Amino acid sequence: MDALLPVIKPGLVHLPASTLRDHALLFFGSGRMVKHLNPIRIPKITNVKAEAHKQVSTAPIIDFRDPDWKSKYELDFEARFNIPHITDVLPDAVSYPSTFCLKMRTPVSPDFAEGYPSDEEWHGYINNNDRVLLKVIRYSSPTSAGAECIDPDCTWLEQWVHRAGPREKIYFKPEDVKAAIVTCGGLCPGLNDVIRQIVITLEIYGVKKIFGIPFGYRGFSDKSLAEMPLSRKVVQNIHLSGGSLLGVSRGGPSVSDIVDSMEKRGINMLFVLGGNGTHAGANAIHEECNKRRLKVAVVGVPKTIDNDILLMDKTFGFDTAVEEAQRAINSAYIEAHSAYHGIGIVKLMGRSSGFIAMQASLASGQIDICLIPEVPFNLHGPHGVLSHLKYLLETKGSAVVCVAEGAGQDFLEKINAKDASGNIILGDIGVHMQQETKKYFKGIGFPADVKYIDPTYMIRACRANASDGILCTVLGQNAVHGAFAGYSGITVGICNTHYVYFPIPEVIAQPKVVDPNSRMWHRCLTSTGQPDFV
Ligand SMILES: Nc1ncnc2c1ncn2[C@@H]1O[C@H](COP(=O)(O)OP(=O)(O)O)[C@@H](O)[C@H]1O
Ligand SMILES: O=P(O)(O)OC[C@H]1O[C@](O)(COP(=O)(O)O)[C@@H](O)[C@@H]1O
Ligand SMILES: [Mg+2]
Repeated sequence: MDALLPVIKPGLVHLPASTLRDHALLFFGSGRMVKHLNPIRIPKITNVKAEAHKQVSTAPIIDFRDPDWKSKYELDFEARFNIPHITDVLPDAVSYPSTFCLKMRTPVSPDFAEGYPSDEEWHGYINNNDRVLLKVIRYSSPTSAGAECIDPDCTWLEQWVHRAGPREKIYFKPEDVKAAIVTCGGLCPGLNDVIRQIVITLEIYGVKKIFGIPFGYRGFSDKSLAEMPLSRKVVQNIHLSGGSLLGVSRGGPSVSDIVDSMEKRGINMLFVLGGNGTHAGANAIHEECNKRRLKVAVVGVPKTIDNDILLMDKTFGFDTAVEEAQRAINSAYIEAHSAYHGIGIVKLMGRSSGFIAMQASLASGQIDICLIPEVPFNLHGPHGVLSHLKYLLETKGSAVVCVAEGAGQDFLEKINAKDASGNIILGDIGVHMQQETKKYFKGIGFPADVKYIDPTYMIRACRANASDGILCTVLGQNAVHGAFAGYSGITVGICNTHYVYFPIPEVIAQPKVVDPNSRMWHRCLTSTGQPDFV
């Protein structure tokens, strides 16, 4: 399907910002865009779902006739990725020398009358002008696999984002800080690791008042839920188990009620652990604080097992989920392989993004068919999944299918319901596939032994593996550094193996999805050997 890019005036192309930076593969056809007088079509954007989301974010205007369009684009990018600071609304906010110094773990003076002691020799701080490159591949042609091009020549554009880490100047005196941590949405391996590291780092800065808000945003309004005092002692071993020490929830009070509650409690640093929805809330809280001219730092740490947050290499918990999924896939494989004409079906999480299913299939090497929300497929018909399953039984004797929960929703009756956060409640594609598979083979009188495994909540509830443990630790530390540096309305992430701060709106403009034209999806197809089911 073609995507339409409206021309504002001849030669002036209005591109959704996210089109410029995300995973869709853009082919610009022949000739330069500036020659078109009619709306420009960019063929071959196969991810229609992703494109639909893309209309929401800000839309820079690029005039490719302008010889300076490249530098203008880069400047515009710099502005978009500027990270909000409390001095934007409170220009008189005072800074102090940082109390975070590894050679001096606790502040020596209780009242800091002479300012905070710091170690001049310690080169452990990040300069505010340090930047990390967001995109590191220089594509020579729009036809290169996975190419993300802005113009037909695929011009190299520098897209810099802010480097995360401790700053030499801080905007909060530790003794004036009341910090709160809240975890929202569904569970995700590593939540406790992040909570633990935020608490430990806050204590290193010298903060004494640290609290957990129980059960997500609900904890701000539910009078029966008391704040949970946190300290290194409380959090020391919490990373040894999954879940969240603080509890999670969906839905909850309005943003203005949350900020009222924060004001009442005297919270001036808020660490928000959650996904797209939570971050939308965090950004709204940050904006409400700005409106009320409150000196508050709101910092997010992206939590999503689905890995559906834009611009980062990955989110914490994702690696663990992929690893844990191996157990389910292997069991399905053993069952299928040991049965006469055995078929194993495994459903994995992924509401709108098939990252877990794709990576878990790739990692296992045991999957014959991987189905994700981003790639349409037919179940029935000569090119459908079911007839391929028959072929696999005939040729291999068994087959294993991995299906993401958001895949094939068109086959299911719409539930027309939403959860407390407003997320659409999906039909169960795993159960549907199990039933359809059984029905199909019975119908054609071909023996098949179908086993279905749904490990979704088991995967989500487990503790983080070692690589996620490290990621959580660094993200948690950087969240605290960002708050002390006076940034607010930001979130932390890993980008090309470096740690960065992003302005929240840029990472939640739409869910990150698997690009069906990406090398990774092609690798997955190479591994499964599956055909197109269309
Ligand atoms: N657009 C929004 N503005 C403010 N709060 C939101 C928004 N979307 C979701 N939330 C709140 O964020 C929390 C978590 O959202 P949810 O979608 O359940 O999980 P996740 O953050 O993992 O995507 C819920 O308490 C929900 O009410
Ligand atoms: O049953 P629950 O708790 O609503 O969670 C189900 C959802 O949780 C997820 O794992 C993650 O969703 P969130 O990132 O919104 O927490 C989705 O894949 C899944 O649809
Ligand atoms: Mg979500």
